[in-house]
Amino acid sequence: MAQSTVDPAHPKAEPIEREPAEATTLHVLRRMAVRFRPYRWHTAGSLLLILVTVGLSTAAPLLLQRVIDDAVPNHDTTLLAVLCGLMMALGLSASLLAVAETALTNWTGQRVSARLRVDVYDRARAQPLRFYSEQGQSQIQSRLISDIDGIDRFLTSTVHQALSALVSLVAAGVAMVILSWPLALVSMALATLLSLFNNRFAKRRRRLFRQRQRLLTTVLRYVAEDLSLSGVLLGRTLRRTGRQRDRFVEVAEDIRDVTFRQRMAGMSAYTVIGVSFACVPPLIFWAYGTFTSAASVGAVVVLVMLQTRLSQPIQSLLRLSGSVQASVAMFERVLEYLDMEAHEEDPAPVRRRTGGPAEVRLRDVSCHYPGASKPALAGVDLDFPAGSVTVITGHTGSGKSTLGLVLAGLLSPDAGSVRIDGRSGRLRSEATLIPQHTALLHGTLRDNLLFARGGITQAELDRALGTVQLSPLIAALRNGWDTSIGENGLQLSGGERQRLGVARTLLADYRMLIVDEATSALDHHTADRVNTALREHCRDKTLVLIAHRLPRMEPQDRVVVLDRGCVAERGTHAMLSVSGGAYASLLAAQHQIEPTRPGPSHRGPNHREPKLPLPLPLT
Ligand SMILES: Nc1ncnc2c1ncn2[C@@H]1O[C@H](COP(=O)(O)OP(=O)(O)OP(=O)(O)O)[C@@H](O)[C@H]1O
Repeated sequence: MAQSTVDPAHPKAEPIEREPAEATTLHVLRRMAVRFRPYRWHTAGSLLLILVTVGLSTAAPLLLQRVIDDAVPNHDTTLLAVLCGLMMALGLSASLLAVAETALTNWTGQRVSARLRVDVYDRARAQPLRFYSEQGQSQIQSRLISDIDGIDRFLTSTVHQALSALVSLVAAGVAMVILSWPLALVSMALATLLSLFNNRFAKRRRRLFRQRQRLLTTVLRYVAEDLSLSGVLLGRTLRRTGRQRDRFVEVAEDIRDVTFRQRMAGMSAYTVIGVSFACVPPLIFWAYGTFTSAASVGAVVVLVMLQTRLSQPIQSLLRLSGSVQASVAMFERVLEYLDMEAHEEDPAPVRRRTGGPAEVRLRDVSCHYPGASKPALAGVDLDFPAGSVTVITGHTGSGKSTLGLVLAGLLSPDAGSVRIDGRSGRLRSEATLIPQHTALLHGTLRDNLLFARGGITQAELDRALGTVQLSPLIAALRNGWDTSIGENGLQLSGGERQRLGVARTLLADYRMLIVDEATSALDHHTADRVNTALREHCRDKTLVLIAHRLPRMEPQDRVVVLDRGCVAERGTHAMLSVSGGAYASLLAAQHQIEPTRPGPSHRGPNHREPKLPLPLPLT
């Protein structure tokens, strides 16, 4: 395997995945068999068709024997015609039944694997947020795509081959026991010995297969990182495309080596098995020639033929055990996901909200990310009265986004209580969050906005886009609303992406809106206009603005300053801006960086600005 120095920026393949304790093959197969329970009659039908098809192909040589022994020597043309007709009918029936069996097996197998894919998707979707940051997309993708594809092949092809081989084995075994039980015994003993030997290699192949799947996951990760627009920019701007290529070559070589070892582990076993069975016919000739002077040539030929008929399914079963081990490795990876507890269930879809703004209370809330040395939030007590506007600010890493996630019901605190309208547990269906990084769908502008909820009208779309100042964009596009925006909106500017994300959330149903730095990519002027429109839009909602760069403030706006996960200051803007504390310092610092931004108040023509000793309009 290729050796390389470790680059901290590019750790070796998938360090996150732990090697799980290996379950027994039988246990894993039994768990997968349970998934066939709803299709037990279809599975029984497939089995029956296999039995009949194999039975028909076993009958063909018997007819041939009658042709050779009776019809041809006795010049019995009628018998010859009947036998040949029967042979053709058998061949035709066997082919038709094989088609029916393939259709039924695939019908069942596809349903089982589709259900499995959906179950894995659902289970992956129901995990707490840290699962996605720990696992990474490639881990999830490889399970949903390559592992389930492998399982699908197993269910539709390997199982079919194994069952056919098993039925042929039983048929040939019965015939051989009738004709020569000692030879049947010798063949079975040899098969048992070889399967024990094969088992040793099977375990090794399974381990190597798991290793290969992990490396393929790494390929997925590298492709996503290096061959995405951001990855290409990263490589080119830092002139590290060579390093990106090196690590890809490294993992490609690792896959080459592991695959080679996996295949050779199989080959060694197959060679021993093949040689062992090849030795049996000469041994039979030798034994009969040496010890049984009365043996006829015909008897020896029949026994050798039977032995071959018996050895073929045994060999294919032993060979198939390699595919079974690979499939078991994939089953195990999929079962790891299915065995995860479902933490997050989607709240029931809600109709348009009429409940008015939400009131939220946090008491002694603490959050500690796994592996972090300090809590992200520690003993936070906060009130968000119904209809209030609260700005959460603080230095970078002070816990603002974490608090936003808690308020949106996306992160469960380790301690403390979060209550909405005096009750707990309904935040996910009442509050919504516009996150720092907008996620957009690979579709059109319209697709992205319609995702917010069902039944959105064109007038609502126009209004939402107007609110975020994006109407001119639509007007300038040849395909207007039906313009494709590329993967994650990469055909839009950063500011356009953010505003599209905001517009989409505005179309959703909620009673509390948390906006986490959603205008950070906009120029001051546009950010002001979007923030003003946001406030206007949220008049009948509770609004929380998480902001590093403070937006235009109202005197009565509530302010929370976080510092290292704790509430350092709280109060109204009017109060804190003159108190000489942390908030006042933040204001002063921002004031130095940004010159005063004049602008109209969003409160409309009848609104009178209170006379306060404030640095208003605030920037
Ligand atoms: N998924 C995570 N796993 C571990 N630690 C995390 C995770 N997310 C955040 N943290 C840590 O928690 C602390 C608070 O992070 P948070 O993102 O809430 O801060 P923030 O105030 O929003 O920062 P910023 O202004 O830079 O966005 C930080 O020390 C951060 O490193």
